Amino acid sequence: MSDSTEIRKGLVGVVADTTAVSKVNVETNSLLYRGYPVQELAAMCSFEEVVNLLWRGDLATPDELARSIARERSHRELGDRLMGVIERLPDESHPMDVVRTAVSVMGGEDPTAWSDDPEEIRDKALILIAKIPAVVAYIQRHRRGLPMIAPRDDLGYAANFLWMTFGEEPPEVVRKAFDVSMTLYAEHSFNASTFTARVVTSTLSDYYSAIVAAIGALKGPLHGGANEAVMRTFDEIGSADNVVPWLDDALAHKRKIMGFGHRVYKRGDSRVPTMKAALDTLIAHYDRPDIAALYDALEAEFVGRKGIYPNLDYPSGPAYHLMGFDTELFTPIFVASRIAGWTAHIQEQLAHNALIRPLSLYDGPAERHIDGYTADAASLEAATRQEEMAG
Ligand SMILES: CC(=O)SCCNC(=O)CCNC(=O)[C@H](O)C(C)(C)COP(=O)(O)OP(=O)(O)OC[C@H]1O[C@@H](n2cnc3c(N)ncnc32)[C@H](O)[C@@H]1OP(=O)(O)O
Ligand SMILES: O=C([O-])CC(=O)C(=O)O
Repeated sequence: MSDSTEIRKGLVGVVADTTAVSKVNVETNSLLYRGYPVQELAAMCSFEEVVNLLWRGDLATPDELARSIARERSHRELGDRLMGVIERLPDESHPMDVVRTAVSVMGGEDPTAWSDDPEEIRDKALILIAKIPAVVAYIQRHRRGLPMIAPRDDLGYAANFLWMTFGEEPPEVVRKAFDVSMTLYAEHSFNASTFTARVVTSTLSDYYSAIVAAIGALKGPLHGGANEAVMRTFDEIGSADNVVPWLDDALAHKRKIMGFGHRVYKRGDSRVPTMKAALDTLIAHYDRPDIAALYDALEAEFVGRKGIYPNLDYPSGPAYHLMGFDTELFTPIFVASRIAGWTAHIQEQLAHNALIRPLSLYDGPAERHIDGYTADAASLEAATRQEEMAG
């Protein structure tokens, strides 16, 4: 490798492998899960159906779907040990740390954590999908001094998630908006957290280790953590009439405007129109034109100045806020959904595995030596002989 070797910092533009899970097409600004446009899936399918599609490669038959739904519903309770560990974490722990720890505990409890059998991996994943809503709901209720609510196996995934968090059956408009967000967040090719899961899997480590690592990658504000950061930005700005002075100051201080920009999409994120439509239904339901005004004003001003467009985190942040989730819960909700995509990629990585290990070009100090050290041939020989005798 010479000094002229091309380095793609951040792996920008590098095609690392093939995938049959999803296709992000920037030319047509579209996203396909296993060939189906994500907008179509959001309109026509539940999150449970999308999970099965991502994992199996095709839409599940009614029998397959019914079995998967029944199994998910039967695993929604958190066991005593898991609850005990979560309860012992400090109250100030970030909810992402709690979720990451919860998955780690589930891995420790699973005697067959390692498996390369797709059926077994899907089963482990389904149990995670079933339990993460209880973890998220527990965190939010604990923060508010409220007791945990038992899951309801007569409710679908989205309705039960909201039931356990808020103790009320959600109005259909809220349930649908939440379900749509889960579908939109479920999968996005080789994003940083999915690639992390694939790197861990490529060493033949176990399923839970890959998910724990992926959660760590998702937490960062340049990735999944941006949905929380969007809401903090909204809180900071306060109202639409403060957008211009706020943005003047933020840009003068070279701040990143969270919820805008994307590594792959440069002319807008394929998922934003669908999530914005869901947000609009929530704004109408909760009668919050102030949020719509702030959203539109920041988008118009920032896009106008920089030509950088909103990503999915921009509409989903205020949507989760309107539903009543604490801001710190937004990225854990993203986890609950993205487990679907991570799992599909873990299966795919195992099916065609090659250890992921790129090269680097060294640019540290030239070779140098510690003062007083003389590496003459005789002393090296003596050291080698001593080692041989000891060994
Ligand atoms: C679900 C998801 O994970 S979507 C991503 C969520 N993340 C965010 O919303 C965080 C805010 N956005 C960003 O930080 C970036 O747009 C990223 C990390 C998402 C993509 O970054 P990259 O592909 O590396 O683009 P990059 O950072 O090189 O951007 C190019 C230029 O646009 C600027 N830029 C990009 N996004 C933003 C932004 N949100 N605010 C201000 N400037 C931005 C960069 O500073 C850079 O400017 P420069 O050329 O003067 O240095
Ligand atoms: O693809 C990316 O880099 C980030 C993203 O939008 C996602 O993971 O949903």
